[in-house]
Amino acid sequence: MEATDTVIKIQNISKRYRTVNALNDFSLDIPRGTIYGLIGPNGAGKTTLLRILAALISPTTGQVWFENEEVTRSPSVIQRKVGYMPDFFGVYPDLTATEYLEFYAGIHGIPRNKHKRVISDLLELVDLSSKRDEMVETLSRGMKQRLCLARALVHDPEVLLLDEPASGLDPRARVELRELLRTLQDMKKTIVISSHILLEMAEMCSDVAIMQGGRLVLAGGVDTVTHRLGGSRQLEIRLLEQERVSEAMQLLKDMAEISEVSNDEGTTLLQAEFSGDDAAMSRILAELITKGLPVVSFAPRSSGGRLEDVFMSITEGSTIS
Ligand SMILES: Nc1ncnc2c1ncn2[C@@H]1O[C@H](COP(=O)(O)OP(=O)(O)OP(=O)(O)O)[C@@H](O)[C@H]1O
Repeated sequence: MEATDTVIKIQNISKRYRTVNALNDFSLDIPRGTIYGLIGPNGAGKTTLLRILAALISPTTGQVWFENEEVTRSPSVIQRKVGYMPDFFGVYPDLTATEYLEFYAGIHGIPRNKHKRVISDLLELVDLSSKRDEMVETLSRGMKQRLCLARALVHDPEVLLLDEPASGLDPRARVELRELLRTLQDMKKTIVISSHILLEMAEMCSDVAIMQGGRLVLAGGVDTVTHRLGGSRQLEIRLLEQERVSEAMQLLKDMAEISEVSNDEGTTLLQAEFSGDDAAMSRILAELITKGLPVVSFAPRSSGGRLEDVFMSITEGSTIS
């Protein structure tokens, strides 16, 4: 993926509702093929931004470019290119999952003779084929969420805009959502999702923008942003032989990006506090291998609590420049 291949360019937009400035001089480039997380506390302006990107409302000032189209000049063109999932479910008490998607296929002008195929493919994609004839109201929250996602995909948009898609989901449903987003990314979609939970986004996204009070605080790749926030991750390294554990511990302790190394007596598992980017991580692995240490596994784990604390403190007001 080209770093410069921007699909959405947001230029200095502000949005004022009567007395509230929901967005203030907000600029951001969204690269094609990313899963881009908009993170911020309630009222940060995430929904407002997504609705502007979906061409449902216009910014008070500033512009949004979708490839070569300016969103407010050609809203219907943009609406064909984006699929928007709001943060609430509509109420359709008397529709089955299939009927629900048929309704939206009709709205998007999908020819009738294609409905069956499109809907069956979508239900399969979101793993709801077995629920095709169930009433929407009887589905679980996670299933409703996936059905809404299928609805946002009905016209095969290039970009998906999902407002708080993980909210209220249990851990299993969140994992399923994450897998579904990865599948969509493999299908070359660009996905923008919002959340007020940083960790949820760090798991799901390739890039994140942190928002506060309608302004951009910090944006970039997940690793870069978490690094700049001062968050550390834990590296779990398993060796083949216990005899080499102390040698590996010493080597790790001497590395700039590692602050602490521990090992439970009698095991071959090392845990190291790591604050660096992916390039630093790959250098560490290379160093271990070069020294002939028998590495069986090498895995980063997000050490979430601390990261969330830093996020809470920065979204209380200040901007990182
Ligand atoms: N239609 C509206 N009329 C007036 N004020 C609004 C309107 N929509 C949003 N706001 C205000 O704009 C600000 C940003 O709201 P927005 O919904 O975009 O934030 P958010 O980050 O999505 O928050 P949440 O996570 O609570 O949905 C808030 O202060 C909100 O009260």
